[in-house]
Amino acid sequence: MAPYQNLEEYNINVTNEVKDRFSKIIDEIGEDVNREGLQKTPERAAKAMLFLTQGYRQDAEEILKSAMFKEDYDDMVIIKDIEVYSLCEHHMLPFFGKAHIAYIPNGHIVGLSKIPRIVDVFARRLQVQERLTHDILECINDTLKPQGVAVVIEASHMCMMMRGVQKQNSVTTTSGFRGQFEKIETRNEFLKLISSDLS
Ligand SMILES: Nc1nc2c(ncn2[C@@H]2O[C@H](COP(=O)(O)OP(=O)(O)OP(=O)(O)O)[C@@H](O)[C@H]2O)c(=O)[nH]1
Ligand SMILES: [Zn+2]
Repeated sequence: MAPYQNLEEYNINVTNEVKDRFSKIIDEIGEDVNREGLQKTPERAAKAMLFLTQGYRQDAEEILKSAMFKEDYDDMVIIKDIEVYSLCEHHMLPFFGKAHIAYIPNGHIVGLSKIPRIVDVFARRLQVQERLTHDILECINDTLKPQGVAVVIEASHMCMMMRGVQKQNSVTTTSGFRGQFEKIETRNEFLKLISSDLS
């Protein structure tokens, strides 16, 4: 990729390059890129693709560090049902679902919104669900250095629904556990809490 002076220049140049390639794809699949409905499509698709992959240009560690607060609370903190939208790296089709994340503080808590924010940073890249799960897990573990961290993701993959094996109802679950969550009782408490509906 060419070196750019600043983010604005980068965005304009990359959007134009991706736009030209989408234009070529539309032409290659036998469509008329000049017909009214498609005229602005390459640009729209380029902007959408850059949005969906903006995680490459974001720093998850910085996001967590920007809101870490000293606090003695040392019980489990769970943020569940975080919407996840990502692109599978094999077909560049969406996979989507929910993430459930917990940590046990070790002197510091983190601003709650920062957890879904880092989920988005890693999800907005070309991913496999397993790596997405571990990226989130390791980032929280290395940055917050909690007593333990747990990540569970449940997702449906469009590449298995719209094409390929064409299974509409299968859900893939991935999980990762570090520190205290490697102990079966702590892990079970977390799994019980994310499957309960307290409302
Ligand atoms: N482990 C894992 N596999 C994934 C994920 N997303 C998509 N895949 C799989 O990646 C595999 C790619 O397999 P290939 O045989 O190279 O591709 P393909 O011919 O398009 O495979 P089919 O989808 O079976 O038609 C498929 O089995 C997909 O279901 C993911 O997040 N994790
Ligand atoms: Zn896929």
